[in-house]
Amino acid sequence: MAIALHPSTAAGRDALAALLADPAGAVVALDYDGTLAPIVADPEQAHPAPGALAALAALGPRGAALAVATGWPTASALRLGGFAGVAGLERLTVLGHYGAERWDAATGEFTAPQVPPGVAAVRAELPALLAELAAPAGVGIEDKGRSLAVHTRRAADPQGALELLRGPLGELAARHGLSVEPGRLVVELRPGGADKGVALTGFLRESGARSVLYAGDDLGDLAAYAAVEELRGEGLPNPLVASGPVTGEPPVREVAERADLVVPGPVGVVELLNGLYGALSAAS
Ligand SMILES: O=P(O)(O)OC[C@H]1O[C@H](O[C@H]2O[C@H](CO)[C@@H](O)[C@H](O)[C@H]2O)[C@H](O)[C@@H](O)[C@@H]1O
Repeated sequence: MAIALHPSTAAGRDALAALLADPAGAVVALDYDGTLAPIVADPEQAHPAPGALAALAALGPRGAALAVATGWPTASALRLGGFAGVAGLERLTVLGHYGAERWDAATGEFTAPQVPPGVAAVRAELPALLAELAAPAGVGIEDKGRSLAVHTRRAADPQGALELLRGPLGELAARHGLSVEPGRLVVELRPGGADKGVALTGFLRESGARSVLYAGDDLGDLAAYAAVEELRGEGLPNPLVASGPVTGEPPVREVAERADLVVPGPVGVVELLNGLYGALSAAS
C-alpha cells in the first residue's frame, strides 16, 4: 500500500479499510483549489495538478461515485477542471458555489437558485469601498456571478491587505444580507444558506453512500468535515484528508487538526487517489 494510504488515526484507518472493502458504496469527494489544483496567484490559472484528472477518472470504474465540492461557480470549475466528457468521470457531481449549484455528469443537469439582490448591490458598491480604503495594488475583485470575492494574494503584503479589508467587507456584506466566506488570502461576500456540508450530506444520502473520503484544505471545507463527522456518528465510515499547503503559507490549523491524514498538497492528493486505485484494483 502506498505511503499516502496510511491515516494517522485509528478511526481513519478503520474508515479507509471499510471504504476499500466496499468500493461500490464509496464516495470520493474533493475540494478543488489547494486540493485537486495547486494554489496559484491567478485564479484563472487554477488547473488540476498533473495526473489529478487521470487519477480521479481511474477511480470511477472501480465503483466509487465522485464529487467535487468547491467555492467556484460550477461553470468555472468545469472549465478550469476539464471534468466534462472525461471517460471515468460519468458519475461525477460538481457541487459548485459552496453547494448552492450542482451539475451531474451522468445527466448533464445543472441546477442553481436565483441570485439574491444583495449580490448586485455589493457588486455596485465594492469598487468604491476598495478605493476609499486605499486597498493596496494587487488587490483584485473576482466577480463570481452569485458572489464577489476580494483576493489579496497578489498584494505586496497579502496578509496585511486582508486584515485591512476584512472588517469593512464584513460590514458591506451584512448591509446587503450576504455572508462572509473567509479563505486563503480571499474574502468572499456571498449569499448564505448553502455550504459544502449541507450539499455533501444531501449528495451522500441520495447516492446511498456507505462510506466517503473527503479531502479539503481551507476554512470552506470545515462544513464538509463537520457533516461527514456527524455521519460517522451515524455509522458511515469516512476518512478525512487534509491537503497541506505547499505555498509557504501556514496550514489551515482547524483542517489539519481534524484530518485523519495530512498529505502534501495536490501532489499528495494525486498520490492518495492513485493509492486508492491501486488498493481497489488489488482487492478485485
Ligand atoms: O472551495 P475551493 O475549490 O477551494 O475554492 C475556493 C476559492 O478558491 C479560489 O481562490 C483560491 O485559489 C486561487 C487559485 O489558486 C488563489 O489565487 C486564491 O488565493 C485562493 O483563495 C477562487 O478564486 C475562489 O473563487 C474560490 O471560491
